Amino acid sequence: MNNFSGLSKEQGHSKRNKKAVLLINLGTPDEPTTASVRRYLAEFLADSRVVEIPKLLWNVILHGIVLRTRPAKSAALYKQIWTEEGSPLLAISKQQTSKLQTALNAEELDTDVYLAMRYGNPSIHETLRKMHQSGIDDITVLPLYPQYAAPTTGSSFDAISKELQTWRYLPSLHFINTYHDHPDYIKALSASITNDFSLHGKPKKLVFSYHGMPERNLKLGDPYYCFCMKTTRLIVESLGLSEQDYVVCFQSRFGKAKWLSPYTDATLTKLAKEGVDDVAIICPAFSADCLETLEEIEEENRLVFEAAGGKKYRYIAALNDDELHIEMMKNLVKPYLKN
Ligand SMILES: C=CC1=C(C)c2cc3[nH]c(cc4nc(cc5[nH]c(cc1n2)c(C)c5CCC(=O)O)C(CCC(=O)O)=C4C)c(C)c3C=C
Ligand SMILES: [Fe+2]
Ligand SMILES: [Fe+2]
Repeated sequence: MNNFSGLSKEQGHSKRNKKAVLLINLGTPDEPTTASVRRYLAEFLADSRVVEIPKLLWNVILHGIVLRTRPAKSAALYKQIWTEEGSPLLAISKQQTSKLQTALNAEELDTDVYLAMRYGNPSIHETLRKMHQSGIDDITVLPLYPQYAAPTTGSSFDAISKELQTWRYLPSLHFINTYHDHPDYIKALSASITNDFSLHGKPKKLVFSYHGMPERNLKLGDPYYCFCMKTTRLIVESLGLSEQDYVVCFQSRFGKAKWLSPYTDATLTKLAKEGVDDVAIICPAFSADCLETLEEIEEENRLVFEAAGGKKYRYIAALNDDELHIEMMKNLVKPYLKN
C-alpha cells in the first residue's frame, strides 16, 4: 500500500553501478605568484594532519611568520619550474588521468577517471560534486602517494569524508591506502633506474631521497618511514644492488623540529667529501615531478653536491606518465571496477 500519491514507482534510484576512479595528488598554486602561493600554503599548512602543533600556537606562527615570509620565497622557486601548461604537478597529473582513462577504455571497463587535488584546484569538494551530479555511485580512490602517510593519504581521506557528510546517498567507496610494495610499482621504478644506468652508466651511488616528515610522526605510529624502507629494499633486491651501491635519505625539511634523517643535503655533502663524486638520485615518494623534485633535487641539491666536490649528478625523473606507471595504476584500480 502506498499513501503518497504518484510515488508508487521507483523515483530514479534504481539504476546502479556507475563507477569512477578518482586520482588525488597534493595540489599546487594556480600561479607562481606570491598571492597565489600564499592562498595555497594557507590551506595546506592549516591542515592539522600536516602540521601537528597545538592549533592556537600554530595559528600565531602560521599567520604571524610563515605566511608573511614563505610565499614570496616559494613563488620565486615555482617561477623557475613553471611551464606553459602551468605547474608541473598539475600538468603531469592531467596527463596521468587521461592516459589511465585510455588504458581503462582499452579494456572496456566502463569507468570515468577524475582528478582532484587535496589543496587548491581542482578541489576534492568540486570534483566529488561533479561525480555526484553524473550519478556515480561507486568510487575507487587512488591517492598517488606510494607510501601511506597521515599528512598526505590520511588527509585526502579526511577531505573526501568531509564532502561525503553532505551526501544523502553515499557511494560504494574503495580507498587504496598504500602501494609502496606493489609489484607493478617496484617494476616501474626498477625499469626506470635500469634505463638510466644503461644510458648513463652505473653511478658510484644511487641515492634514494624521500620526502621527509617530523620524526615524531613515526614515533606516534605513522608507517611512512617503514614503507619508504620497504620500497627501497624491494627495488634494491630487484636490481641486485649491494649495500655499498645505495643510500637512503630524506628531503624537504620544514620548520625547526627534527625530521626523518639523514637529510638529503647533508648526505650529498658527506658523499662528495668522501670522494663519491658520481651519483644518480631518485625520489620514489613522488608519483609526479613537482617543486620538490625539479627545483629542490634537480637544481638546489645539485649545487650542494658540486660545492662539496661532487662531479656527476643526475636526477632520475618521477614515473609521471610512463607506460609502466599507467599500467600500475590500471592494475591497482581494476579489481574494483569489475561488475
Ligand atoms: C609542513 C609539513 C609537511 C609535511 C609533513 C609534508 C609531507 C609530504 N609532502 C609530500 C609531497 C609534496 N610536498 C610538496 C610541497 C610541500 N610540502 C610542504 C610541507 C610538508 N610536506 C610544503 C610547505 C610544500 C610547499 C612548497 C614550499 O613552499 O616549499 C609537494 C610539491 C607541490 C608542488 O606544487 O609542486 C609534494 C608533491 C609527501 C609525499 C609527504 C609525505 C610525507
Ligand atoms: Fe610536502
Ligand atoms: Fe622543498
